[in-house]
Amino acid sequence: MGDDFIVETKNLTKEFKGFVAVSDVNLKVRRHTIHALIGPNGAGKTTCFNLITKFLPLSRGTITLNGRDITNTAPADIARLGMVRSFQISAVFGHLTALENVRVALQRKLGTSFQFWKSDKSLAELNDRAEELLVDVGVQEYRDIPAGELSYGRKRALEIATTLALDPEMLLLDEPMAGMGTEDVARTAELIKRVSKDRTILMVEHNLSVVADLSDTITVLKLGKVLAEGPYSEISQNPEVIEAYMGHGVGSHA
Ligand SMILES: Nc1ncnc2c1ncn2[C@@H]1O[C@H](COP(=O)(O)OP(=O)(O)OP(=O)(O)O)[C@@H](O)[C@H]1O
Repeated sequence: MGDDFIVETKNLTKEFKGFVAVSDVNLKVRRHTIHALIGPNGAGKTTCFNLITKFLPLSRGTITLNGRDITNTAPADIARLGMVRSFQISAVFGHLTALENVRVALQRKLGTSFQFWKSDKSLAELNDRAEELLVDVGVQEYRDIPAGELSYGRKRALEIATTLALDPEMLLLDEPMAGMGTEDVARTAELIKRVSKDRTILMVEHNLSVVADLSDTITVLKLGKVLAEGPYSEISQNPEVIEAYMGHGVGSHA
């Protein structure tokens, strides 16, 4: 019954004033896998992401999440259903410490019930959970440092922690490695691998060696259409994919 797939799109299409940015994209994201969307500039990757998370309205098509039609569901409800987009929903507050940032995210998840906040025990539990999340993403030693003072890579790790605070079943990562140096890329790749356990990850990423290393499945988009799909070993040998990248490196990581 298609239970294997957490997200499915059918004929996902987006037109901007007659220009078709995403055209009849049928995407199936298998549960508990890392799935990457790649393609040359302007291929429609970000637009696809925006459609799936409902940041943009569809021109045509349908989207299901866990078999439930979310084509007309509001973005905030999508997050409540367990699909969370990182680096957008979970902004980091620069003046708050790392720990406070995660605590705010946890509070958002729990709501602001007065009964809950009255109890010191609840607050202590919240702190414990926040510390755990900092450990999970490897920034526990910076817990009392204002987030604005953290390095770029650590800020992103913290952002992932604030996203994980929402306990998502599915995470969408929009170019998680953008602007990072080699060391941060390696650390973030490890982190993504770690948090993908028992979760599903869909990511747009330009760094092909990261994509090759992390992804179970890769969908290659070109001019708004799916050009190829499969594991890296397969798509990197696909002549159409190689041509689409024309010397940009696909195939050199197989
Ligand atoms: N709001 C918009 N209005 C008009 N055209 C748009 C809009 N958003 C995107 N496009 C166009 O749709 C196409 C796909 O853009 P999109 O940003 O989804 O590509 P991408 O694969 O994410 O590219 P990149 O790798 O450069 O980020 C591009 O030609 C872009 O110019």
